[in-house]
Amino acid sequence: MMIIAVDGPAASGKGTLSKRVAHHYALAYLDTGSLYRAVARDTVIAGGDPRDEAAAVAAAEKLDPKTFEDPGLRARGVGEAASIVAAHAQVRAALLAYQRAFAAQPSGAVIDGRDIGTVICPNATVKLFVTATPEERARRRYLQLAEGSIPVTEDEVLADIRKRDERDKGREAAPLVKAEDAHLLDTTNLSIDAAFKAAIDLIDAALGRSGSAS
Ligand SMILES: Nc1ncnc2c1ncn2[C@@H]1O[C@H](COP(=O)(O)OP(=O)(O)OP(=O)(O)O)[C@@H](O)[C@H]1O
Ligand SMILES: Nc1ccn([C@@H]2O[C@H](COP(=O)(O)O)[C@@H](O)[C@H]2O)c(=O)n1
Repeated sequence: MMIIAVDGPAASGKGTLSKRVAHHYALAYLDTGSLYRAVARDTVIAGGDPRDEAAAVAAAEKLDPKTFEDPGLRARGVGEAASIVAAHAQVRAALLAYQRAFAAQPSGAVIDGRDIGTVICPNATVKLFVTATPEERARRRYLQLAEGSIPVTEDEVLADIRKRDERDKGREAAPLVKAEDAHLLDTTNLSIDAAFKAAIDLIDAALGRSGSAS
């Protein structure tokens, strides 16, 4: 069973890349950021504060996977609230079984997030750590938000990204860090197609196959 673990900071392009990689190898795909975003959304809907671990754990224990595609999860403030609930160790513990079960499906899987190569799937077949400079990530996220007519400046997006990077890297529970055996993929100067080709080359090399990106 093939498991590809993809980690990296916000707006590095790991979701875009992971979906294409999953399609290329006919693997199932899970964006684990959606789980933390959904916990943040449900905590607030229930009248709780994302900083309150008990309130966030209550939401995590009732999570409904059918809501992971909710477009509201992509709203600007939800990423910030998600990184607050994600810092609670008990929230992470409540989401562990779902992610491990997804990874264990017989068809294999591509899973992206922050701790996939380090905590969720330490024995993944191949691990990628996808990154780009904060400025390039802010530019990409700004364009994405502008497309959805969300009124925000690029400087505000950069400030959001820096704050989230700091929280995700600095927390005690499963901080964002490259697994020692992950392949680093810096997409700062790569188009989406070039990043996909670089990923397939890395994965095929790790699998002992010759390149097959198209
Ligand atoms: N290599 C690239 N070059 C230019 N734009 C890119 C590249 N990769 C992704 N993008 C664009 O950047 C935006 C963010 O990409 P994506 O959502 O895949 O990032 P992400 O790392 O999954 O973000 P998040 O952590 O918030 O889930 C999207 O609009 C996507 O189309
Ligand atoms: N495995 C993961 C995935 C996500 N998080 C936290 O959720 C926030 C939102 O994630 P996106 O990928 O949708 O940007 C993120 O900032 C992390 O705090 C996580 O901790 N672990």
